[in-house]
Amino acid sequence: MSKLRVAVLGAKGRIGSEAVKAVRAADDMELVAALGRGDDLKTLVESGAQVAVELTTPDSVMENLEFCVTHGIHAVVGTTGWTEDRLAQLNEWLAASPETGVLIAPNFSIGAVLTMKFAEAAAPYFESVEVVELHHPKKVDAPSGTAARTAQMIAAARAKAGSPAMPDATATALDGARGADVDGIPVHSVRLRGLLAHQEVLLGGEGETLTIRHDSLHHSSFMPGILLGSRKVVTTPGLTFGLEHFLDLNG
Ligand SMILES: NC(=O)C1=CN([C@@H]2O[C@H](COP(=O)(O)OP(=O)(O)OC[C@H]3O[C@@H](n4cnc5c(N)ncnc54)[C@H](OP(=O)(O)O)[C@@H]3O)[C@@H](O)[C@H]2O)C=CC1
Ligand SMILES: O=C(O)C1=N[C@H](C(=O)O)C[C@H](O)C1
Repeated sequence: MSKLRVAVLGAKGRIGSEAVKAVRAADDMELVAALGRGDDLKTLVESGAQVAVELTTPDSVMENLEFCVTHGIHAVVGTTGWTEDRLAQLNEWLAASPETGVLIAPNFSIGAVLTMKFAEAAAPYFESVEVVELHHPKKVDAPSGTAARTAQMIAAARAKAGSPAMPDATATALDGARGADVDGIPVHSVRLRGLLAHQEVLLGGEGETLTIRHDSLHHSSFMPGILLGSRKVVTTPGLTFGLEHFLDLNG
């Protein structure tokens, strides 16, 4: 059986360098290109890449994806910074290249995906929900893509259940004291030397709290998700948002 031809964009970065190692170590994959900033995207075509694993920066990801999609190269994207406008643009490119698949995964680790699903399931049963994400201080964006997605899923679950507004008597506050508002859910970002990628979802009801916590302690935590995404995206045209769609979570 021929091996899946995979390229990594952002190959010298914290997660990209780990992805290079993981693809090299996968028996069913061949690493055909490992590109850094300034490298020529034509290398993707020349190397015959079937899948590009995009792990760069929010300022680079759109240009890279435009190239991949218009050249029929499937993409597995971990880079953050997704807005409605960006997703609409990506969908336009995909509409013109209907056989191409793109997976955007706010988080590739199974524990983080489960945290999001557990939080979504629990949210309607509690009056209050807040998200705290904690990361290494070199992270360029806040809140994390994972926290933003978690808050969106919580908000949607609460809206579907008809949950009332969360109790909060704050009348005065310093700017930022209540965190960022993501679809009505407070999201707090901590940047601390020594950390990698962590998240807590705090839920509170009358006389009880529930805390769902996930810790990525090494970038290896993201690799099974990247490899799974690469295998599945080649037979999944269009945009898939969230690794959970490639997992059998009921099974
Ligand atoms: N979904 C997930 O599970 C995870 C997602 N991430 C996300 O992945 C992204 C990268 O994170 P991290 O590795 O920590 O960041 P780094 O800054 O360590 O790595 C990014 C790398 O991409 C390079 N780069 C920038 N632009 C381009 C380009 N046009 N082509 C090729 N390479 C480019 C950078 O080069 P230079 O240094 O020269 O700018 C750098 O080497 C972030 O958005 C982060 O949030 C991270 C971990 C897990
Ligand atoms: O920059 C990181 O490190 C991470 N970024 C992603 C995010 O913003 O959610 C995933 C994970 O939290 C690590």
